[in-house]
Amino acid sequence: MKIAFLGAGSMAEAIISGLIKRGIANPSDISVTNRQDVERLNLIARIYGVTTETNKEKAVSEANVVFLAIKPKDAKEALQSIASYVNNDTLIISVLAGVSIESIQQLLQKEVRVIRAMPNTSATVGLSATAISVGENVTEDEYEFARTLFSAIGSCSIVKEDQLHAVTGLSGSGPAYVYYVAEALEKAALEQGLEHEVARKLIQQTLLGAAEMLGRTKKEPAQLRREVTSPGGTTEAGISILQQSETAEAIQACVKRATERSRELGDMLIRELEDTKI
Ligand SMILES: NC(=O)C1=CN([C@@H]2O[C@H](COP(=O)(O)OP(=O)(O)OC[C@H]3O[C@@H](n4cnc5c(N)ncnc54)[C@H](OP(=O)(O)O)[C@@H]3O)[C@@H](O)[C@H]2O)C=CC1
Ligand SMILES: O=C(O)[C@@H]1CCC=N1
Repeated sequence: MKIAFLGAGSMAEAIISGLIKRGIANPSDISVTNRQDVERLNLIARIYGVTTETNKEKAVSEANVVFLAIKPKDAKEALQSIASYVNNDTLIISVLAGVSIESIQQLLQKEVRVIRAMPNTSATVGLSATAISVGENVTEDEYEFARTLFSAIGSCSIVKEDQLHAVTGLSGSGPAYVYYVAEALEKAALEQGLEHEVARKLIQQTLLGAAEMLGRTKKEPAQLRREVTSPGGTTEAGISILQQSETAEAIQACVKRATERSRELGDMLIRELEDTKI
């Protein structure tokens, strides 16, 4: 199975790294291509032993599976440039935020089979939270292939295509929200007199432990929170500050805005396609 990556950025690297570490694909079967950054291709080749290709038409025409890992704003130019090199039996897997299966088919000018996926960068360590949505004409084997592939780099849920916007706002962008919290915790720890290294270790383990508790105990987050919060104790005092600052509402607004942005990115491309009548 030959896999070509169109785009060699953070998401492509996270997936490639996960696939190779988990033995899902041989480096020699993976071909990576981008727009112009040859240094980036050389780096990816050096780290992962994959083939890199400045001739993207060649990479695409030789592949059984083409991963679209370009930014939504570059989708029109990138997909048009490969349209005549995509074979009819090639499976397209797109990780583009917001961009619909229909837009991809329109740009590739064929009823190509498309699976949309929204992974996250934790694919690097085999812990992506991915949701996929499967285009109408995708075969059972292709669906199983995608599920196996994404399950190898983390968890894989199946959703309706329209729900991918919410998935993007939640778990696609989600690692950034967690890092934002980690950054704030780190600043707070230093302010309270802890050394950087000690603080980092405590924060990482706290996040890891809480995530494991959610997964293994199956208790509701509110229940787990109550178990930490002694009446009149430190947690209650701390959480009261979060409540005063309406932190829960801010998090809901954050996910809502990111979800809306995913819709906007898809709509922007649709408008561009309508304007140029593709
Ligand atoms: N980053 C994340 O956490 C996640 C990202 N995604 C999605 O993944 C996609 C990629 O994001 P990310 O990896 O962060 O982006 P990056 O900016 O890191 O990488 C984009 C890549 O696309 C390449 N590219 C741009 N135009 C073309 C073109 N015309 N032909 C071929 N290659 C091209 C760039 O090449 P060059 O450098 O040479 O210009 C670069 O390698 C996006 O659609 C995003 O929505 C999904 C889930 C999570
Ligand atoms: O910020 C973005 O648009 C992409 C999609 C999800 C995560 N990163």
